[in-house]
Amino acid sequence: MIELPRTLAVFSGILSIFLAVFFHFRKPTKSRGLPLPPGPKPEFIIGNARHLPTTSPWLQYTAWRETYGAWYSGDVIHLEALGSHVVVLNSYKAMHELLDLRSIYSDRHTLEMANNLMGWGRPTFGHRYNDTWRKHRKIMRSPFQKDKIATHSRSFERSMRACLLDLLHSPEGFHEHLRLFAGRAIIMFTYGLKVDTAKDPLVEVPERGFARVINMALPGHTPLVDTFHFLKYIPSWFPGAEFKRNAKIWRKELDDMVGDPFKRVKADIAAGVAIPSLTSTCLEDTTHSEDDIMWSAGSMYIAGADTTHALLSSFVLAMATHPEVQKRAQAEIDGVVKGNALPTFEDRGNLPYIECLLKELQRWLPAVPLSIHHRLMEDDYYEGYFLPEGSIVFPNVWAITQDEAHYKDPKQFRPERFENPATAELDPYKYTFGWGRRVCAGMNFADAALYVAIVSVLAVFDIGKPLDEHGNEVEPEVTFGSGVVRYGLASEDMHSQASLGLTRTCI
Ligand code: HEM
Repeated sequence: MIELPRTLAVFSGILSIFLAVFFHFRKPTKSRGLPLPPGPKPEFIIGNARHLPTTSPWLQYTAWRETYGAWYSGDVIHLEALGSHVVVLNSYKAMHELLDLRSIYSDRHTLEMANNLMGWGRPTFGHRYNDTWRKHRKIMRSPFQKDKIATHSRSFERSMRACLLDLLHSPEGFHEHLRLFAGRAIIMFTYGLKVDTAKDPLVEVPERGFARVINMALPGHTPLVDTFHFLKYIPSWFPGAEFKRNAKIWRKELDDMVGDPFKRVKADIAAGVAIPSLTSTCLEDTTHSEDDIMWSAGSMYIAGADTTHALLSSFVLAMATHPEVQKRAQAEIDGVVKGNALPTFEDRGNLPYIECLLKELQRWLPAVPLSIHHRLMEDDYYEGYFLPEGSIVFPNVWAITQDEAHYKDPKQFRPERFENPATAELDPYKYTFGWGRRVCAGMNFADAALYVAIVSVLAVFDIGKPLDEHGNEVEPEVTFGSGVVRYGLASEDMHSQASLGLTRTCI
């Protein structure tokens, strides 16, 4: 009997040598004589395959900015592995000039396993730049406008009140409570469905599915079929083709995850009990197809829950380690609500320091430090370099946050850097939510939810450092995970031990 894994390995090895030699000797044809941007020297046959960082890649890419910046501009870096060009953008200028101003950067790269076999090319964020994607963005345009989000503010406040009670009853579980707040707010907005616990399938299923797929997008983590596309033609029953059998199961899981809440909204509409939501409103508007509504809605939780939660966890860390910032923010809130009630959405205009705090949270530990890749649709030329069509372009947001040309003492958490309009440093809202036509659809939603969460928690709790077994404060450790979304609160100890002391009783 044929031992497929072994046969595959041999065949793949031969093919990779062939491909590598081909790409090694192939000269870019439309380069206009311009070189590719600088980067680590490719190795014979394998190119830069061994250079692609697999853990916290944004840190290595930022370091390369300095390495190559000594001779060239380190703003744009190039790597090549088995025929894929990877371009890393390392400055605000390069990201703005290419991704905001040139529409040819609006596509997404297709991953064979995740996008095609598992079906993750159908939610908006994984979609190619085509008519279906345009329809998705049209569906999202009106509900996510700032004024529409404002009309939803009472729902955020209700979700937050439930979260405050959870925090009061079990402060040691604050990580999960804040995550549930983000999920609950998104599900109510998208489907008008209520979620009571983190065990609700509306929360649990997408988290499981997303966790599985997310790391496949990172350099160095891609499955074999993404290098050797012909493997997708191997029948599922074939020995060794386990990836195809798994892909089928995971595809069904995604179909259910997106389809089930959609069906529930339709049933609620039919029964006359639907709570108005993005889905119910779009279903009433007959210009959209059901499939487009379903996949647009199905993108929200996946795109918004982890990211919003990541920022909330950074908030807890920032407050625990910067008591002076916490006190100033609380004093501002006290001055507005006079200790009688929770701050509301309408109070925001009177809380300028909170506004700076929100910006500094986005900058200090951005939720997506290596932003979602864009795919270059045509050959391009920038600052004397050739950028080939098909390049996978990574905006390295971390490099901007650490750029001393934009931020004085970038490692410091200092909301004051945004305080004076005349001297304010670069606004992180210009880059942490992405770029150009692919800019985050839920930016206004996330901003509003974060505002409500932060002012409510500050109005009710003091956040302190974790305590050891003797009750002494422990300095929390900030470490980075390797996923796409990064949590500022990476230390497990911090999760269980952070001390949240109740200071006011106005819930
Ligand atoms: C702090 C919270 C958030 C951050 C930092 C964030 C950041 C991002 C980033 C960096 C992208 C990729 C943009 C690009 O490709 O240039 C993105 C895309 C997206 N985000 Fe967010 N996001 C957040 C919250 C949300 C929320 C709450 C929602 C919805 C409720 C949402 C919906 C989306 C969607 C649908 C896309 C795909 C856009 C497309 O590909 O056309 N996001 N987000």
